[in-house]
Amino acid sequence: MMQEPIRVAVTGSAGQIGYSILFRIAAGAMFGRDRPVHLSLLERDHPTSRSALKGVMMELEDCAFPLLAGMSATTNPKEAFRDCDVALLIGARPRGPGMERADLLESNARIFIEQGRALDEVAKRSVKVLVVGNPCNTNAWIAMKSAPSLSPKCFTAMVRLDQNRAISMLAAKTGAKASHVHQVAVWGNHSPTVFADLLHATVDGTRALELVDRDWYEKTLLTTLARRGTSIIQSRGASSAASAANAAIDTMRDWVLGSMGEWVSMGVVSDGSYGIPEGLVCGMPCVCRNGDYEIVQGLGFDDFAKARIERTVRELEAERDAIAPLFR
Ligand SMILES: NC(=O)c1ccc[n+]([C@@H]2O[C@H](COP(=O)([O-])OP(=O)(O)OC[C@H]3O[C@@H](n4cnc5c(N)ncnc54)[C@H](O)[C@@H]3O)[C@@H](O)[C@H]2O)c1
Ligand SMILES: O=C(O)C[C@H](O)C(=O)O
Repeated sequence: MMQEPIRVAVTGSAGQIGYSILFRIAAGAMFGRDRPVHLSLLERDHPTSRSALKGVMMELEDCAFPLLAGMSATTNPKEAFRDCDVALLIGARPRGPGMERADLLESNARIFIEQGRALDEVAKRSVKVLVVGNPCNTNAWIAMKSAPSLSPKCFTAMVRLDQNRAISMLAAKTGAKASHVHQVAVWGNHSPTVFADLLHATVDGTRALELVDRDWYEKTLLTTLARRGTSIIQSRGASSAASAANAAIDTMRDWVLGSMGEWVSMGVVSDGSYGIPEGLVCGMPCVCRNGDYEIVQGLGFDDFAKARIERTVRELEAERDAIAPLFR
């Protein structure tokens, strides 16, 4: 028997990431090829955005996707999020050349307060929210704080793009397939301080750090990762879109359908594990099953990893403190 459509709200749906993600969701890449979807599309109340979204919807129609049970468009967050099972909060101003993601903090905070409140009022109590719009960890924290009647576990931020980038670099360096790389853990903020932890990673069953030298890991992989978003902006003249959409699909698919024992990095609300202050939305390795995630426990670190985690956590605290006055 065909299942009920899953209601997916997507904000910023006429933007670059929106254009890369909607067609894949409608084709079954996020929830499986037997799960119909209803797309609830939110855009800015602006003639250009409304017109662009109209065009995207015409294209979605023209694909005749068998799984697309319906779609609706609105500029009102409460309409967009009503009874949604999943909310992909993508819509926000992206950074341009010369900006850091933290520069977007104030301009985007208002969006996530309004959307958090709307989710609080009208979304399903089991809603799974993935914040992609930058700075995504702190925006997820803002949305979570604005939605006190929802469980904090409903809110996550996207650090999976960093995990995918690190896996890809490690696979290329060792000549392995990306699918043979496991247990790469991404900690902290989706920012230049992000820390990809290879201490526990394996490649074809061998410890990654036995296959690559420490210098390459610390100087090349971590530096490239920290600058990857900037390098893409410099080359493309616009921020990453298809790879970001792909990482959002990976995150939500694993959260909903399970990660089959794989470690997946998610920006989740800290429960105090590893001394990370409770309540921060911090990248951590998780395992997903039964529609829920658990933080991987019991990992040990060397001094380098401890210092890198501490640094990115301090940055998250500083971002949170910068917007805390909005919540007093
Ligand atoms: N976390 C990550 O790994 C990651 C990766 C890539 C990009 N991003 C971020 O994702 C966000 C979107 O990137 P993009 O390239 O799609 O940008 P874009 O400018 O192409 O699209 C953003 C869209 O959001 C819409 N929008 C703006 N405010 C809105 C609001 N209040 N409600 C609904 N829609 C709204 C805009 O009209 C636009 O269509 C940016 O913040 C970018 O920095 C995050
Ligand atoms: O770097 C950006 O601003 C976009 C995105 O967060 C990325 O990492 O590619």
